[in-house]
Amino acid sequence: MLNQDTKTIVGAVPYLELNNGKATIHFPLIGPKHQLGRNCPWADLQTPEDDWQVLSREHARLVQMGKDYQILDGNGQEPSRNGLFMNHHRIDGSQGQILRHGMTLTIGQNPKNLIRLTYCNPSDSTAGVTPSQRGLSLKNVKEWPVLLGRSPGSEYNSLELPAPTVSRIHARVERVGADRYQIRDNSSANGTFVNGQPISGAVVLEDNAVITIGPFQLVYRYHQLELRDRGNQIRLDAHQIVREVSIKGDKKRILNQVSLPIEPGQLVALVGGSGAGKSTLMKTLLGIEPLRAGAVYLNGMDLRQNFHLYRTQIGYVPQDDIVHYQLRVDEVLHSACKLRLPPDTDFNQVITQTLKQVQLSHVRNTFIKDLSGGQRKRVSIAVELLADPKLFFLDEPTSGLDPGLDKQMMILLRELADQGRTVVLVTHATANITSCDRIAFMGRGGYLCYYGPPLGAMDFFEMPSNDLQYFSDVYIKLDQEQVINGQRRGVPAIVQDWCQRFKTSPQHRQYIGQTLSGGNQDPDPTPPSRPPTRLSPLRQWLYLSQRYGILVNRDRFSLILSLLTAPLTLIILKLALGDETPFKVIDPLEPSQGPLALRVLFIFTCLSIWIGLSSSVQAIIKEVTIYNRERLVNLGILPYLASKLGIHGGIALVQTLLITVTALITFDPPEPELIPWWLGLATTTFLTLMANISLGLMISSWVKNEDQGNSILPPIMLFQIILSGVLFQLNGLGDLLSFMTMSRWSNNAYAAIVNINAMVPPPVTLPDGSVVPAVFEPSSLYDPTWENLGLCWAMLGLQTLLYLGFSVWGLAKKDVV
Ligand SMILES: Nc1ncnc2c1ncn2[C@@H]1O[C@H](COP(=O)(O)OP(=O)(O)OP(=O)(O)O)[C@@H](O)[C@H]1O
Repeated sequence: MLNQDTKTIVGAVPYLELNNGKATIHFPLIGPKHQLGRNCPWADLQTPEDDWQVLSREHARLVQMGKDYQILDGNGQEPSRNGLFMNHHRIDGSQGQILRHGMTLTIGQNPKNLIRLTYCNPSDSTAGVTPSQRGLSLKNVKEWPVLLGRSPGSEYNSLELPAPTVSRIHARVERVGADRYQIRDNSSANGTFVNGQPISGAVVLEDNAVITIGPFQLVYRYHQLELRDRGNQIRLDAHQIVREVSIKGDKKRILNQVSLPIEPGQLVALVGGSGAGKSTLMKTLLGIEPLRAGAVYLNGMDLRQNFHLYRTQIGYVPQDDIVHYQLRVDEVLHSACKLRLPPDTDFNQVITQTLKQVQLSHVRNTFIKDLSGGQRKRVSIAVELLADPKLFFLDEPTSGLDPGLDKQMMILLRELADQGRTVVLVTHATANITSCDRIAFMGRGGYLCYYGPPLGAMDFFEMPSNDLQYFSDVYIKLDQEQVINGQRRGVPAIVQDWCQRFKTSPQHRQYIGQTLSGGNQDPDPTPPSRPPTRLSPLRQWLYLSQRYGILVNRDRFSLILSLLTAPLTLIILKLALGDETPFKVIDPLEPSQGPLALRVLFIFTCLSIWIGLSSSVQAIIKEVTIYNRERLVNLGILPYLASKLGIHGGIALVQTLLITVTALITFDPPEPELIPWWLGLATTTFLTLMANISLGLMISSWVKNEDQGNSILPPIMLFQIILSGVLFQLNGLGDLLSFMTMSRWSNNAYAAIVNINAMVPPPVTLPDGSVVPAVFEPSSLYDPTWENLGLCWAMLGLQTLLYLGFSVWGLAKKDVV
């Protein structure tokens, strides 16, 4: 082992500084070649065994290049176990990295357990990049608490963490006792995490605690807060991922042991025939599709166990647009800002900057419905860019675009990658595929048949030339049966052959074997974590209600129709009845009056049921793509549902008013003893409307598409009519089932208020002593008592709660993580 004395090194020869958080070792570089390793006789730059286990026995080679050195991972045959990283790029064993004065690499990726390797060349002290590692020595702080945030203000007791998802003052570090510190979240929008767990109160900092705030990672130890990761670079490593689905009880593999590394700043296209598994692969990489086996790591951390840490850093544009067509571009972005960014952000500035980035400044005030397909896609991209995600997934962003727009989209994605983002897209349009750094060619059955640079695929698949006009022939080659030596080879066999060939190819070794990096071997793994801290539910409800209010208001035709349906129906009913007065008790009593009044009240019931159901049944399902996307970010189910209920409840109030006023104008009012007619009518109507709105929301949260929602309305209406008890006397099971309808309770409430029983004349006895059968008999269901009316109203209220409960369940079932 060489001399590790710093004094003899500095000012003389280049040297490596290795720091494991506890100790620092210096290795002078004096020969043309060196081998770095742990406790290994072949390594001349040798660390001791204890505390340096992250380092492999033969971890890296150094080769002199002029006055500097090149560093190469592994021993020339095998890559090292924990790798060498520069900004999360893994340095491979063949090309390596030229070291310049001041460069810092990391050995391993686990913030708690990595080694920093810094190269210094005293003869070149002006050149190179000095790593801007920032930190804070808590021992030296004079003013408490220490503020951590996007713009914490003070210079002396703060640490600035500039990112859109970080609140202005995000967290505070407080001193407890002489040498102990605790951290407290400052009601931040996206939460503070300690060792992967969101914190609510104050948490005492133990040595090696990893604090995550937005994209930043800090490690606390020895009274220091050290900024370990600025989160501006994300690498992704997929290890042997397998996805299985159940089809009619049989398991089917739709992803087959796929491994691939995606480095920070790379633009990667997932290509292949229809049904090959591209979208499935993207969703597994993104963490929203379950895995049968394997793992996906982001910067070495298991994505599924730490999804909430990366939630705000992942952008995802699904195949369907994630924008409301009835909103203006500006409104879409404002509402996304409110839901995703801390409230103390200057939204206008962020929106202006983002629109410039996607070249849509000129359509800022245009309605989404008036944009072209390509512009709409770019608005979806802009929505995701607001939070400045470092990992960006796009599912077929160019589908349906003309070749010009396709090219523009690829240029935009290239720019996003060049700004340091890791961009992954699924695409069928391969004309501009050369913009990508890597393509993953998937074969039917979810097999990875090639991963590497786009042009390399032409070579690998033995195409006649590198001309990309032959690229589509690769699809044909992998998707057609062949006869080889007289034997027929089906597509699955052909795909598996190519997958196998790739696994043993030099391309696999270069683009996967040398670059793939493992997960963190955390000596103290934390258990899977709870959901993240969120924007306050009240604020979410407010923002969502504002947005939904605008949307409902913009759909003027439906709104007016829904408001006018009831008054118009009542007017038509009045015209149909002519001079008849269904609610006024006639003297002497007529046998037909009770049934007539009941039928008219039944129209009131049916009206409320229909209006309530039809206005709400599409409310959730028609924006389910947007809901799913926002839910992945931070949307709460209760604020979301409450915003729907609030707006529809408001409309129901207006409808109740219109129905009451129209009924009072068009029909002679009854004179009930229990409660004034207008009040009883309004209360029963409102409760019926709310119960049906809740039923509509429940349906909307469970159906798969809008058509299913519409198809379910007629049978529900029919059941309510049949089981209302108005058309038929209900017995046995029918009577029991009617307890679950709203028509029964609504109609009984109206009938009790009007006092239908009082409209039934006494039985007529004929001279021969026989009694004429009554057309209609008084019923205890219509008793004009508070007990009866209270029961009817309570049942309507109970059903409202029940359906809302089922709506919450339906929405929760949509959750993928
Ligand atoms: N949840 C699921 N249940 C059953 N089969 C599924 C499921 N998800 C995907 N599949 C099947 O897995 C295969 C791969 O689907 P995937 O959508 O990933 O393909 P793709 O390559 O993206 O196709 P396309 O280019 O047509 O969109 C298809 O055969 C699909 O039917």
